[in-house]
Amino acid sequence: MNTYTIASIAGDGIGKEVVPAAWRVLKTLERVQGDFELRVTDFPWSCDYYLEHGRMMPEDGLSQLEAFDAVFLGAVGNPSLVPDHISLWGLLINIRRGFEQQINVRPSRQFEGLTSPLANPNQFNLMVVRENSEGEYSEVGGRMYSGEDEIAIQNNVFSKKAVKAAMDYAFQMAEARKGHVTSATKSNGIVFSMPFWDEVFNEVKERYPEIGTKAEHIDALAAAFVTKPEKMDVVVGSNLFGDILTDIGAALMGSIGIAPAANININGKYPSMFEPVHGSAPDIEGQGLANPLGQLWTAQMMLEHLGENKAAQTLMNAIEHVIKDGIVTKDLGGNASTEEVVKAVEEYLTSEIENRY
Ligand SMILES: NC(=O)c1ccc[n+]([C@@H]2O[C@H](COP(=O)([O-])OP(=O)(O)OC[C@H]3O[C@@H](n4cnc5c(N)ncnc54)[C@H](O)[C@@H]3O)[C@@H](O)[C@H]2O)c1
Ligand SMILES: O=C(O)C[C@@H](O)C(=O)O
Ligand SMILES: [K+]
Ligand SMILES: [Mn+2]
Repeated sequence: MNTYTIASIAGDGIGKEVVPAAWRVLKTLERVQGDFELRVTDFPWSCDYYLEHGRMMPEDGLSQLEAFDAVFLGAVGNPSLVPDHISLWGLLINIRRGFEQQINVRPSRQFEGLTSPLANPNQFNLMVVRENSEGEYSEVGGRMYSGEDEIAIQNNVFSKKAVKAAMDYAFQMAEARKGHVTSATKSNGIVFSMPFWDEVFNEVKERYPEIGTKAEHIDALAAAFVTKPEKMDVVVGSNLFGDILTDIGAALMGSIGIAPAANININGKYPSMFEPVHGSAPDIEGQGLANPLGQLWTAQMMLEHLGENKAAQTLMNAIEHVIKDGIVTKDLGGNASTEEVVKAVEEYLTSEIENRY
């Protein structure tokens, strides 16, 4: 029996609905498969925790998480209680940075049974590799003066090491896929960091002569995601460009409620973190409307990362199956509740075991 320890942080809003939903499915999958175990420890870190303790997580929070095999997180943010930049930086970004999760991997693909907003989705299947540790998300800058004279300065930070790491990750991923990497740039308008980004891309691509490449300005690339996503294989982008492209990728699939993400620690020093692309969705919180498939697909990426490939494949089959059967939430045009989707996934998993014996 392979056992893994998982730190589970449901967080805020629908995180508190989709994380327990995913755990029910994971526990069913564990039972059905019978050869692996996930030992869960829950952490209540969230905006509610902030109101009580004045911090999103305890001071020693990272050291509490460090020994786990992975972190499984829902969503962070309750803007009615805590400003978004405080909640995001106090928990999600704190873990991404503290655990050197330099890469954020976010797939997007067409599903049979889901209506994409595109007239011709052409079986698109792409991966965005988002630089996850620096870029436009910097703590360098400040504000001065007040009133009409007030100014705000935010510096971007691009290090050769982090840019290279993201690009290498993208090229290695492309080697196992369709063999193409698109670089999201903006070196016409952003005169220091983006020409630097292009130079590093040109340097890295020399080491992967069999991989096709294209550098495309982010504005044109955003349009290309909508007009010809099927041309994309692996796309590498800075923290902000990757953030924006992956909401587009999510929308192309049919809803942000389905999109998964993996924050990968590539140096093996700390655990990686798995959390869907979507946020806490305060507008639908507590109504049973939250789509659990993003959190479930995220769980599938976690299983793959842990090396439980069979369980990961079974879970992906289950997700595809319920989508094909039309058992989906409102955001995907269906009328199933969170609970009904979870039940359908669990039924598929238990029927799997009946088929086996
Ligand atoms: N990684 C994260 O934890 C993360 C990501 C994005 C936003 N946030 C935070 O979440 C809060 C809300 O942000 P937002 O509204 O910009 O983004 P959001 O992703 O929470 O919601 C955007 C829209 O998508 C819908 N949606 C999102 N997930 C869904 C799901 N699983 N099922 C059905 N519909 C879903 C919402 O109802 C909303 O209409 C803010 O506090 C923000 O900072 C956190
Ligand atoms: O900006 C962020 O990274 C938070 C959220 O929007 C995400 O995509 O994870
Ligand atoms: K999330
Ligand atoms: Mn985002």
